[in-house]
Amino acid sequence: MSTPIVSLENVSVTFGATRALVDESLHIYPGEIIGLLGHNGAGKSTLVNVATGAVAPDRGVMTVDGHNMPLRGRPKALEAAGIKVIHQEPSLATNLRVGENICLATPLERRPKRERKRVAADALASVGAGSISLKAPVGDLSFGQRQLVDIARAHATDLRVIFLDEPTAALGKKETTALHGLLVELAQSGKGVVYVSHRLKDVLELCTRIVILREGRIVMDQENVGITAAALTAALSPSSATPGATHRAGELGAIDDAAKLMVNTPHQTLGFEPGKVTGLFGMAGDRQFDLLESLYGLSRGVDATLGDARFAPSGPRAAVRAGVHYVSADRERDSLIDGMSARDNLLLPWLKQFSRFGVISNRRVRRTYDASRDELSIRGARDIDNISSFSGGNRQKVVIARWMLVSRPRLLLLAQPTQGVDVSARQEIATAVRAAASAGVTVVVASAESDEIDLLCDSAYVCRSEEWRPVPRGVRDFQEQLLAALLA
Ligand SMILES: Nc1ncnc2c1ncn2[C@@H]1O[C@H](COP(=O)(O)OP(=O)(O)OP(=O)(O)O)[C@@H](O)[C@H]1O
Repeated sequence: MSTPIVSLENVSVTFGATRALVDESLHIYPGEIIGLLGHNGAGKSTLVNVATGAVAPDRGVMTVDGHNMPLRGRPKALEAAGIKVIHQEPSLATNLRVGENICLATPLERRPKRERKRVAADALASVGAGSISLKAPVGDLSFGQRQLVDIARAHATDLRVIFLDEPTAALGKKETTALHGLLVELAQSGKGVVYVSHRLKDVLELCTRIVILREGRIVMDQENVGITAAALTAALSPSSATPGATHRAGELGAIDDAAKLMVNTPHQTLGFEPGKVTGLFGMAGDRQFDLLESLYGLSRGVDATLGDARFAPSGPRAAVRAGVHYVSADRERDSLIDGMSARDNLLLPWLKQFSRFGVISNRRVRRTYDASRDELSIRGARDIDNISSFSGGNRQKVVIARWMLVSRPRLLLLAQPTQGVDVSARQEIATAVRAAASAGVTVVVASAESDEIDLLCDSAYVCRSEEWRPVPRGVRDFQEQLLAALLA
């Protein structure tokens, strides 16, 4: 066998009392696409962070092309050696343009302008994002587009091994397929690829080797030959829930029409019933996400009624006052405050309700946090620890719990609520969504993923150019019907 490009040997990382990695080793060979799997908090990001220099391990050895790398202060040296990482949240300067971002802090910065432009345009085209303008301010791009720019940035300069931490969480089917094609090309040209994902089907289709972490330990490391989804599920956690458990119709409690939502679009009126979960399905970048934003007052011009009254919130504060809660697709950017505890992040909009005469009731706060933690299985550090010490999936659960569990809304707007969370967390979120609907909440889920709409929704509107096509959950396979309506 050839020499590994990167070797990590006997690596251990602890954070306080948490053993995030326990004496583990991983060798990455040219031409491999390694699927790195594990439940939220299993240690995947920690392993990626050690390999890319963001976390210094307590113990262990790392070599690149057989040469020892120091364990501390290495991110620049590793990037120069072609070891790149694409995080769940794109690491781009939102105030700069696309072209500037691709060249930022790379050797390209020292090249003539014309060459920078050419390399940046080629890099965008190579990740299937040639339609994004080099001049576009990154802050104006959608989450999925920013992620593609980030990948283009890694691709623009010398690349040996690329780590991708949940790269497709916010991408639609078309972009995901294009990205997978690109990763196969990279591997065929001798690069190493490490692909962190919760999507077992993607990993089985794409990866050449599968590595599973559980509680900081590698519990499976196998070539991807003859492995089934069932075997992966069992290896992930012997007690885990079955993925993609079937949809359950709601058992309705007392339903009240005050939560009924009607939205007038130029061509039709869309109706959203209390007690039901209705999907808005389309490609990434389609209008399903814009519609949610306008219902939350983030953009003007929605023509809607909620209950009996006209509904046109002037901003998020007015929307929340009207009982409208929103979980955005980019939860890290829009919702979490780094430096604050998980508990304060959970309760942020509701803190007033927990105080009497200006004094916060710690007992009630703790009880509320504990209830949310148990309902969505938020795992990791303590409630009083900084939100940044929680894993990505657990941070997402904190945002979802904030808007779904702490205070019950009238209208609940969810943008890709199960993206980036593991198989059992998907089920927990699905159960919580169903419970909200059963209590009479109107729930609207926007997604570019047909399996997410299938998991959560009773019916859906499918976005097709200017029109929305209603797709009821019928006798035929729901996902097939959604895709047929999208492509018809
Ligand atoms: N900076 C930190 N401080 C304290 N604990 C941390 C820190 N970073 C990670 N941890 C803990 O280490 C463990 C592993 O976290 P890690 O982020 O590697 O998990 P993960 O497998 O990537 O999870 P996810 O799928 O949710 O992103 C978790 O228990 C997490 O709470």
